[in-house]
Amino acid sequence: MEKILEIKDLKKYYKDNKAVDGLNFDLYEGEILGLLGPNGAGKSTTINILSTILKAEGGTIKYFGKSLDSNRKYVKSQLGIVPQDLALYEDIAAYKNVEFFASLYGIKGEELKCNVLEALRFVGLEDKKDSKPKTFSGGMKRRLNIACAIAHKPKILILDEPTVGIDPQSRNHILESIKKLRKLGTTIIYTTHYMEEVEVISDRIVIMDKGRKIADGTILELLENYKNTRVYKIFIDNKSGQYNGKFDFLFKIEGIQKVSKEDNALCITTIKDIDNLDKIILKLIENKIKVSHMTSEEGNLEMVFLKLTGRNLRD
Ligand SMILES: Nc1ncnc2c1ncn2[C@@H]1O[C@H](COP(=O)(O)OP(=O)(O)OP(=O)(O)O)[C@@H](O)[C@H]1O
Repeated sequence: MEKILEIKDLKKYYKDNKAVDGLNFDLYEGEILGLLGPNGAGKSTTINILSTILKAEGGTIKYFGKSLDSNRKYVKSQLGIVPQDLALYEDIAAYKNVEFFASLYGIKGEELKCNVLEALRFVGLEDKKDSKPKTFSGGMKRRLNIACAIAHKPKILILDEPTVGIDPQSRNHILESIKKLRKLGTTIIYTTHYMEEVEVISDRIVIMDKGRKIADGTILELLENYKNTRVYKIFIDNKSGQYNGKFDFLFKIEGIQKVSKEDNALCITTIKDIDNLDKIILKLIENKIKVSHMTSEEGNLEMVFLKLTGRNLRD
């Protein structure tokens, strides 16, 4: 696959706040790259620099092998941007909104009409083309925002948290549309802080934290060290029995690799294929620890993030 975007040592500081701090990653033609990171990781700042809205303080960005700075106009024409904050005219019809954004790229006449209708159809809003966004639900507005970004048929589409605060149906619609766009040849950068979303749609994932890349790979690559892992989160009643905060007795059970305490829960990391839950529960009961409920998770990106940063993705 051809590299169509190369980011090296990108920096953007707001006084002492290193919003983007030496970021490196590449984008390959035809892929969906999930850019995952907690709130404040620097995702939007990165996206705003990539979409030429913000200027970086350091580093290089190359689109299609050429520096962004010397090819701004061409690059802009090849980009579709779905910003985090909705950019719509609430009082003009959906059709007119899309037409306005597409016309900024110099598209006219019959081509403009076809592209606008195609974009509206794509996001499932063709029958709402004459309605004003002010009458739309949050999810419909997000979908219209996407139509505005794709009507000029960009090579690269960059979406900044497009599913925040919307209903599950619109969320699924958006995720499905993105997969369809990729099939049609668009390369996509999708930023989110929802682990489940990147797991569902990304070919490759870059995880960011504190302005830097902390992991990069396919899901299988990122989960390589966790594929045999299961984590039981067992919620306990702190007041129960002779509980003294020590769990050494659990390590006598086959398969257990790690035990840590999180508020009122025990996080027990164990080898997935070893059936030891009954023994764990029995040992807890023997030690007079009262279990209220539990969850069980197989290796996931949350664990990768926790391992790399020492905290949860959504703290
Ligand atoms: N215009 C600004 N002025 C000052 N600080 C800013 C500005 N924009 C962003 N920041 C700070 O830069 C850091 C990165 O913010 P950014 O919005 O890029 O993160 P993010 O990963 O997109 O988070 P979110 O998911 O909350 O949007 C944060 O600490 C944020 O407060």
